[in-house]
Amino acid sequence: MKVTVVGAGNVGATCANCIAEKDIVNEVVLLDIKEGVAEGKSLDMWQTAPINLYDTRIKGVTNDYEATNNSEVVVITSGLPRKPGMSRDDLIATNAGIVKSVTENIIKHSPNAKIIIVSNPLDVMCYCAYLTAKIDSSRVFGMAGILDTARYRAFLAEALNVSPKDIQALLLGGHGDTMVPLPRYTTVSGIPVTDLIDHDTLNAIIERTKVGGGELVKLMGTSAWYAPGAAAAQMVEAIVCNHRRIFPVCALLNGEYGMNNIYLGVPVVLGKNGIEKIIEVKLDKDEQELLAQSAKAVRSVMDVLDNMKLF
Ligand SMILES: NC(=O)C1=CN([C@@H]2O[C@H](COP(=O)(O)OP(=O)(O)OC[C@H]3O[C@@H](n4cnc5c(N)ncnc54)[C@H](O)[C@@H]3O)[C@@H](O)[C@H]2O)C=CC1
Ligand SMILES: O=C([O-])CC(=O)C(=O)O
Repeated sequence: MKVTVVGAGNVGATCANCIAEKDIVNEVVLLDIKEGVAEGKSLDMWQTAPINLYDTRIKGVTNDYEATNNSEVVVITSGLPRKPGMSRDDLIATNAGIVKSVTENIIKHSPNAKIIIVSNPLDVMCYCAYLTAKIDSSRVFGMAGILDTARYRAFLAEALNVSPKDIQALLLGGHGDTMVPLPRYTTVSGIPVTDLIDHDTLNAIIERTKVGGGELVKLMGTSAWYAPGAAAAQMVEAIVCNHRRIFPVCALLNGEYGMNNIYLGVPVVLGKNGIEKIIEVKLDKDEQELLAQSAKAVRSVMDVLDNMKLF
């Protein structure tokens, strides 16, 4: 089984490395437009195989889509990351064209692939790939919720001084500062988090989570890659192993949560066919309002895509 990762930058290379280390597929193809970069990084990764003990072959290529033929899953990370002072939405002018052309090539060479988008602005880049690929939306979706909940869970683990493994959480909405963490659906080994932490501390963690990407951009001058790469690799694993894991994933809504024709983060069952099912959780009035605000923010970026007249 073959998986392709497009973009051999920070996120793409990390993702390819995480997939290889899981030892769940025969081959990972890493593709970039920069001559030699994917080849070099792949060779370096492959030389960790005798140390980290895996068999997955990693092949780096420069814009050679033949090498990606018949991939089961393709992760698209190509595109600019933001710099301090930018919002993710500022990336649309460059990244929409990149995501469109990459998706065209991918679908030509792997017509049955499941496509995971990582490039920002995430929700609208998913929509852009969906319009390009012209395949069922169960096969075009985006990575953000696993990352955003991982940040939330990591902050909670620190505050509670417990293992991050025991924190379960759910988050809805767009991958922007309007994302909607759901304390009502956050538990620590089954115990409601609200029983374990005071209101102000929990609120501060929620606010920090919402701008978690920006915190890292400020620190590093570019955006994060370890957790994003690991999160995308976890989605690949759920698909290729048909685990049917329930993850927050950026999915096309058609009626779910009362919304239509918009990509937003929602819990889904992820398995061999991609999105096997979208799960609708019950929301109270406040949560519904927050989700509506998040959708409004995503729609305004969809309007920008529309005005670019790429479709
Ligand atoms: N969804 C999420 O939660 C996250 C999304 N991101 C997004 O992921 C994207 C990648 O971030 P980084 O890896 O940090 O950036 P990076 O700059 O390190 O890597 C991007 C790579 O894409 C390549 N590329 C550009 N155009 C291409 C094309 N047409 N075909 C193939 N490769 C091409 C570049 O040569 C570069 O190597 C950004 O848009 C960033 O905002 C980053 C972190 C989390
Ligand atoms: O913040 C960014 O630009 C990259 C990203 O989406 C994240 O790390 O959440």
